[in-house]
Amino acid sequence: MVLAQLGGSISRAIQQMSNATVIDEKALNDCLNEITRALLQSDVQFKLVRDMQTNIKKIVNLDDLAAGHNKRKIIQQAIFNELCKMLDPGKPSFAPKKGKTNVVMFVGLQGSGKTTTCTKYAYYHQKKGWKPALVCADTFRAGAFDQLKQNATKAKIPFYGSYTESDPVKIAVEGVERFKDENCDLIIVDTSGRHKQEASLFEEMRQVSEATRPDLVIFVMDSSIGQAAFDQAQAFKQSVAVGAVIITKMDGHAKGGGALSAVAATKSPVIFIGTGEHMDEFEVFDVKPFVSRLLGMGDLSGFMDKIKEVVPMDQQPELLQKLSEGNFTLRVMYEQFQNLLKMGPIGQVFFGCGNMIRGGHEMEQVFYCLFLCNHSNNALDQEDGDDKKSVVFSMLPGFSADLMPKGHEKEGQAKIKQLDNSNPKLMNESRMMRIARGSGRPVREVMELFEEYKRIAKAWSNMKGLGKMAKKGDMSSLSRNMNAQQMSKALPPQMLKQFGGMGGLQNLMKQMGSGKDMMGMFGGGDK
Ligand SMILES: Nc1nc2c(ncn2[C@@H]2O[C@H](COP(=O)(O)OP(=O)(O)OP(=O)(O)O)[C@@H](O)[C@H]2O)c(=O)[nH]1
Repeated sequence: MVLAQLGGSISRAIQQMSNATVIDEKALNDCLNEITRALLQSDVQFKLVRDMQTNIKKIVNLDDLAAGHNKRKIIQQAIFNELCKMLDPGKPSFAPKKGKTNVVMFVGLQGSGKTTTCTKYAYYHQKKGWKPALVCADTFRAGAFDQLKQNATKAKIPFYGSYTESDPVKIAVEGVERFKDENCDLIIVDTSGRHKQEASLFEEMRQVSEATRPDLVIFVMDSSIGQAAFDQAQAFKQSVAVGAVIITKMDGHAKGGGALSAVAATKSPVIFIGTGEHMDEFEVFDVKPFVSRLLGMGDLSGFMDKIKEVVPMDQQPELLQKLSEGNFTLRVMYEQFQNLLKMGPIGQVFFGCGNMIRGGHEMEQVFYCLFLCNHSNNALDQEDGDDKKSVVFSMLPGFSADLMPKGHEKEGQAKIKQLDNSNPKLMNESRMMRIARGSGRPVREVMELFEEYKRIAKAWSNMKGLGKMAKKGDMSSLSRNMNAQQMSKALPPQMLKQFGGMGGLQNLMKQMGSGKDMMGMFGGGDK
């Protein structure tokens, strides 16, 4: 998504400012202008961007900052806070209560993804033990009921609608009543849309809302509508009591900045984003982790959650054994690479193997992540495990999502496969040439890959201690006893750099509250 590019541009602007010999008024202005340009290009409303710039300047008064202050950090924090403010209306949306009757009405223009999103929302809650039901009050678009019926049947969610009744209010009321009688706790009413904002649409929405008295009205907006987002969202808000926003199609080429505008227009939070056409391509939206990822500052807790979702339990003990013995072989590298590929859109997960192999240090981080994966003993939710999953690498500090070109996955896998059965000790020049000939790859690539392997293997020998402790199952002592210094020794150097060095790591450990979360990180959390 293009929002990732926005994040990249902002991070670069901050980085450029940091590289300046002195951070003075000019450096700050240049940085803010760059950020303004990036936000405007992403379709964020002009007024919002201007306000943000003014606020940051008010907060960061360079003259008042004593020489010892870390100006870069202060400016970065101010930018972070302002972006969060844009996305956070300051009050949470109504939270449905499990076991009670909750009526949630969906509104939005035709094609915004409303019907699809209703089902995603129902399915999301159903997986968490709710009893959702879907009501199709869209009598305007032919085929709307069939679409909802098809989606609901697939997800095994009860539904209500009619092929003959043309009054949406009547259907909505009947559906809500029926599902109240059936003790459903989340009754979702899908309403009709129009191609554009029309008086008839708003009138219909008002009537359905008055008749069903929803606890929450969710406005569904297509992320690709650009600068029109603010006005569209405001028009809906003026007609019905919009209490939350869901932005769809965040997987596409949308610039996505409209999401920020929609929040400002409705004064309601974004609660989910749609990231694809499938039922499970739906993510909870949290402001701080989102902005953090956008700016390449990472979201470790989200990252760990994702990891717990995707790593097969049965592959953990064996790898753990190998790693704890410092036994990082080419075979391990290959197998873990296979694992990555199974995780889903790998391009989202890691840079693209082509890049890693071309001599960056990213591979170390990949395997560090795998180390975390394989130390995570939390049971896999079987249902989730079957789904197509992805780990968003941007959750790791120091990475912004636009650093991940797609399309090199197969290439990287093929290269690693060439080395699969080779004993590193026997890997001399003539052997490498033979491998290159046999696999049709240039010798240079084979050599580079082998060098990469050696570097990772070396980094992994530092991890031995961690592995042993984890293997003994002594998670609590691991988390209690490991201080930032020990941790820094165990981390691959490049990873440590990405965390922001010792200082960054200390901060991170503090943030994570060294106890429970660190235990979770290494597999000792709640079972
Ligand atoms: N790529 C992608 N496609 C989506 C997403 N959400 C919905 N769609 C697609 O967008 C198209 C329109 O979705 P619908 O759910 O039919 O839209 P709607 O707003 O209900 O349309 P009306 O019922 O006519 O008002 C469908 O092809 C969906 O599969 C998403 O998050 N990503």
